[in-house]
Amino acid sequence: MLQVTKIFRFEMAHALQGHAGACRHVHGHSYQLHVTVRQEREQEGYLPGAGMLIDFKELKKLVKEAVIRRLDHQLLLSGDYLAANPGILRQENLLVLEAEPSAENLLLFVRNAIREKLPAGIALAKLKLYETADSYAEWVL
Ligand SMILES: Nc1nc2c(c(=O)[nH]1)N=C([C@H](O)[C@H](O)COP(=O)(O)OP(=O)(O)OP(=O)(O)O)CN2
Ligand SMILES: [Zn+2]
Repeated sequence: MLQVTKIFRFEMAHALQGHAGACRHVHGHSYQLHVTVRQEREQEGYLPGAGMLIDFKELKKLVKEAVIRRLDHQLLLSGDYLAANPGILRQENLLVLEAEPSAENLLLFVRNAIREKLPAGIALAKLKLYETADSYAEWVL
Protein backbone atom coordinates (compact mmCIF):
# COMPACT_ATOMS: atom_id res chain seq x y z
CA MET A 1 0.00 0.00 0.00
CA LEU A 2 1.30 3.44 -0.96
CA GLN A 3 1.95 5.74 2.00
CA VAL A 4 3.52 9.17 2.55
CA THR A 5 4.89 10.63 5.77
CA LYS A 6 5.52 14.16 6.99
CA ILE A 7 7.43 15.01 10.17
CA PHE A 8 6.53 17.87 12.54
CA ARG A 9 8.11 19.34 15.65
CA PHE A 10 6.50 21.23 18.53
CA GLU A 11 7.29 22.27 22.09
CA MET A 12 4.82 21.47 24.83
CA ALA A 13 4.69 21.20 28.61
CA HIS A 14 2.65 18.68 30.54
CA ALA A 15 2.36 16.82 33.84
CA LEU A 16 1.00 13.34 34.51
CA GLN A 17 -1.33 13.28 37.49
CA GLY A 18 -0.82 10.05 39.45
CA HIS A 19 2.64 9.30 38.00
CA ALA A 20 4.90 7.92 40.72
CA GLY A 21 8.03 9.69 39.43
CA ALA A 22 9.12 13.15 38.32
CA CYS A 23 6.62 13.20 35.42
CA ARG A 24 3.87 14.23 37.86
CA HIS A 25 5.51 17.70 37.90
CA VAL A 26 5.06 20.19 35.07
CA HIS A 27 7.91 19.72 32.56
CA GLY A 28 8.41 20.15 28.85
CA HIS A 29 9.35 18.16 25.77
CA SER A 30 10.43 18.90 22.22
CA TYR A 31 7.99 16.54 20.54
CA GLN A 32 8.44 15.05 17.10
CA LEU A 33 5.32 13.82 15.31
CA HIS A 34 5.42 11.54 12.25
CA VAL A 35 2.18 11.51 10.29
CA THR A 36 1.67 8.78 7.67
CA VAL A 37 -1.31 8.69 5.33
CA ARG A 38 -2.28 6.18 2.67
CA GLN A 39 -4.74 5.58 -0.14
CA GLU A 40 -8.11 4.43 1.12
CA ARG A 41 -8.19 1.89 -1.73
CA GLU A 42 -5.16 0.35 -3.42
CA GLN A 43 -4.87 1.19 -7.13
CA GLU A 44 -2.94 -0.76 -9.74
CA GLY A 45 -1.75 2.01 -12.06
CA TYR A 46 0.44 5.06 -11.60
CA LEU A 47 -1.06 8.04 -9.80
CA PRO A 48 -2.75 10.50 -12.17
CA GLY A 49 -2.09 14.24 -12.49
CA ALA A 50 0.98 15.41 -10.56
CA GLY A 51 1.41 11.83 -9.30
CA MET A 52 0.82 12.55 -5.64
CA LEU A 53 -1.20 10.71 -3.05
CA ILE A 54 -1.45 14.05 -1.27
CA ASP A 55 0.87 17.03 -1.77
CA PHE A 56 3.35 17.18 1.16
CA LYS A 57 2.49 20.89 1.34
CA GLU A 58 -1.22 20.12 1.77
CA LEU A 59 -0.48 17.52 4.45
CA LYS A 60 1.74 20.04 6.24
CA LYS A 61 -0.95 22.74 6.19
CA LEU A 62 -3.61 20.32 7.38
CA VAL A 63 -1.57 18.94 10.32
CA LYS A 64 -0.33 22.39 11.33
CA GLU A 65 -3.89 23.69 11.50
CA ALA A 66 -5.43 20.61 13.13
CA VAL A 67 -2.66 19.88 15.65
CA ILE A 68 0.56 21.89 15.77
CA ARG A 69 -0.99 25.35 16.17
CA ARG A 70 -3.18 24.00 18.97
CA LEU A 71 -0.36 22.32 20.92
CA ASP A 72 2.83 24.28 20.25
CA HIS A 73 4.05 26.19 23.33
CA GLN A 74 0.98 25.14 25.32
CA LEU A 75 0.73 23.59 28.76
CA LEU A 76 -1.45 20.47 28.49
CA LEU A 77 -3.01 19.16 31.70
CA SER A 78 -5.88 16.91 32.68
CA GLY A 79 -8.99 17.96 34.58
CA ASP A 80 -7.78 15.74 37.43
CA TYR A 81 -4.46 17.59 37.57
CA LEU A 82 -6.24 20.96 37.67
CA ALA A 83 -8.61 19.81 40.42
CA ALA A 84 -5.58 18.89 42.53
CA ASN A 85 -3.59 22.03 41.55
CA PRO A 86 -6.15 24.84 41.05
CA GLY A 87 -3.47 27.56 41.23
CA ILE A 88 -2.26 26.63 37.76
CA LEU A 89 -5.62 27.61 36.21
CA ARG A 90 -4.22 31.13 35.87
CA GLN A 91 -1.69 29.98 33.24
CA GLU A 92 -2.30 31.85 30.00
CA ASN A 93 -1.29 28.99 27.69
CA LEU A 94 -3.25 26.25 29.47
CA LEU A 95 -4.98 23.58 27.40
CA VAL A 96 -7.11 20.93 29.11
CA LEU A 97 -7.37 17.30 28.02
CA GLU A 98 -10.03 14.94 29.36
CA ALA A 99 -7.34 12.33 30.14
CA GLU A 100 -3.74 12.38 31.32
CA PRO A 101 -1.52 13.90 28.59
CA SER A 102 0.79 10.90 28.17
CA ALA A 103 2.34 10.31 24.76
CA GLU A 104 -0.33 7.65 24.18
CA ASN A 105 -3.30 9.90 24.99
CA LEU A 106 -1.79 12.80 23.10
CA LEU A 107 -1.51 10.53 20.07
CA LEU A 108 -5.23 9.69 20.32
CA PHE A 109 -6.01 13.42 20.42
CA VAL A 110 -3.79 13.90 17.34
CA ARG A 111 -5.42 10.96 15.52
CA ASN A 112 -8.92 12.37 16.06
CA ALA A 113 -7.93 15.91 15.09
CA ILE A 114 -6.23 14.83 11.84
CA ARG A 115 -8.95 12.38 10.82
CA GLU A 116 -11.52 15.16 10.89
CA LYS A 117 -9.56 17.13 8.27
CA LEU A 118 -8.32 14.52 5.79
CA PRO A 119 -9.60 14.83 2.20
CA ALA A 120 -11.71 12.10 0.60
CA GLY A 121 -9.74 9.03 -0.51
CA ILE A 122 -6.94 9.54 2.05
CA ALA A 123 -6.76 7.60 5.33
CA LEU A 124 -4.52 7.98 8.34
CA ALA A 125 -2.19 4.95 8.40
CA LYS A 126 0.32 5.57 11.17
CA LEU A 127 1.33 8.13 13.80
CA LYS A 128 4.54 8.22 15.80
CA LEU A 129 5.02 10.70 18.61
CA TYR A 130 8.52 11.08 20.09
CA GLU A 131 8.49 12.57 23.58
CA THR A 132 12.23 12.24 23.91
CA ALA A 133 14.92 11.03 21.50
CA ASP A 134 14.41 7.46 22.68
CA SER A 135 10.76 7.28 23.83
CA TYR A 136 7.84 7.27 21.45
CA ALA A 137 4.24 6.12 21.21
CA GLU A 138 2.84 4.74 17.97
CA TRP A 139 -0.63 4.35 16.54
CA VAL A 140 -1.15 2.05 13.55
CA LEU A 141 -4.37 1.45 11.65
N1 LIG B 1 4.20 4.89 28.47
C1 LIG B 1 4.59 6.13 28.86
N2 LIG B 1 5.52 6.27 29.83
C2 LIG B 1 5.91 7.50 30.20
C3 LIG B 1 5.37 8.64 29.58
C4 LIG B 1 4.38 8.46 28.58
O1 LIG B 1 3.85 9.42 28.01
N3 LIG B 1 4.03 7.21 28.25
N4 LIG B 1 5.82 9.87 29.93
C5 LIG B 1 6.78 10.05 30.81
C6 LIG B 1 7.30 11.44 31.05
O2 LIG B 1 6.36 12.40 30.67
C7 LIG B 1 8.58 11.75 30.24
O3 LIG B 1 8.31 11.62 28.88
C8 LIG B 1 9.75 10.95 30.64
O4 LIG B 1 9.99 9.88 29.76
P1 LIG B 1 11.30 9.04 29.79
O5 LIG B 1 11.50 8.31 28.53
O6 LIG B 1 11.29 8.26 31.05
O7 LIG B 1 12.35 10.23 29.81
P2 LIG B 1 13.86 10.29 30.18
O8 LIG B 1 14.60 10.55 28.91
O9 LIG B 1 14.06 11.28 31.25
O10 LIG B 1 14.15 8.85 30.73
P3 LIG B 1 15.51 8.11 31.02
O11 LIG B 1 15.28 7.53 32.36
O12 LIG B 1 16.59 9.14 30.95
O13 LIG B 1 15.60 7.08 29.95
C9 LIG B 1 7.31 8.93 31.57
N5 LIG B 1 6.83 7.65 31.17
ZN1 LIG C 1 6.81 14.22 29.95
